[in-house]
Amino acid sequence: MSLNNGLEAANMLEEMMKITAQNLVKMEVSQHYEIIKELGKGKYGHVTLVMHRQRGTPMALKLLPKESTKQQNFLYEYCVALVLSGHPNIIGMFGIAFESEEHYGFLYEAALQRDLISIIKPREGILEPAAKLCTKQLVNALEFIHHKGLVYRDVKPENILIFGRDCQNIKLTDFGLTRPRGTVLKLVSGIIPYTAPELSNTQNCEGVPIDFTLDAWALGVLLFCLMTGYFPWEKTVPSDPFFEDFIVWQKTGITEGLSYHWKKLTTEAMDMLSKLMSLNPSERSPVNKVLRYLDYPWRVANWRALEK
Ligand SMILES: Nc1ncnc2c1ncn2[C@@H]1O[C@H](COP(=O)(O)OP(=O)(O)OP(=O)(O)O)[C@@H](O)[C@H]1O
Repeated sequence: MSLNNGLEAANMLEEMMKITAQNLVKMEVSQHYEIIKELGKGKYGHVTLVMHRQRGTPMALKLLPKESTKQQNFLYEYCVALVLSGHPNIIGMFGIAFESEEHYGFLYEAALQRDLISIIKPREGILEPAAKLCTKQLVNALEFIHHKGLVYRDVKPENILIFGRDCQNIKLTDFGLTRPRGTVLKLVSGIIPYTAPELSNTQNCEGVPIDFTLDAWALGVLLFCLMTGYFPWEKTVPSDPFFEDFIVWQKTGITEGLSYHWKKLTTEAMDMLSKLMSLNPSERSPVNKVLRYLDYPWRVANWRALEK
């Protein structure tokens, strides 16, 4: 995939944002929607279940306070979501963006069964068939995003919404961090377990042009969480002892230092994760390589006995 792809995506988004800004409707939520209940809250936004007063349609409403949100950032998130919607594993949009006195807002599909984080059992994760179903759909969504020349940059269970039973239909949401491939990132705010190591150390450098490999890394971390119920580390910096042990494994193949959670995984699952989370981004597997591992078991037979 060429960098031009990222450039095309950036140009198209810029045009969409200009047109959306010109057509941004002014309204107060209560005029057209009845508020039913809160669905979730993130760092930037507040998501509520609402019902269209005339038609009775249930919808999710994301509100971003004007006080802390630049109009450009709101338009960007809305337009990216609109470009990507329509894929079966990406949240559907209603095509309505507006501003009220205090907020910017848009309306999209509501997931009444919440997000993936709500079903991950601490110290256990989720059942293996459900984890594999999630993986397949997530890979579909990420490949679609990558084909559009975009890097998602926010793979985590809080952004994976559940429709249907046993993860039969999941959808990605929250495109606030999505950027065209090749965008140079100078500052990463807050290193979390999902942050690829090349981004954890950008303070003194010129910046890193982002690539699809960031999503491959985060997918690896997510799969570890789904299979064990633990994060593999807190931060992807060498001062984190769990990450340090992982570096040793990646560089030498020696597994002794790894925490016991890794022992719950089969050789095939370990191989899959080591390729998704190659320390060198240019050696990282693309996300679709994970599909090759779906027919192998991911957890060893006695994995529950390994939990102390
Ligand atoms: N369509 C939806 N249906 C049901 N719940 C939703 C929906 N959209 C979001 N949520 C819930 O609201 C939470 C916050 O939403 P979202 O991630 O969009 O906000 P944010 O402020 O951008 O989050 P972050 O802090 O990750 O940037 C999600 O983690 C999810 O639990």
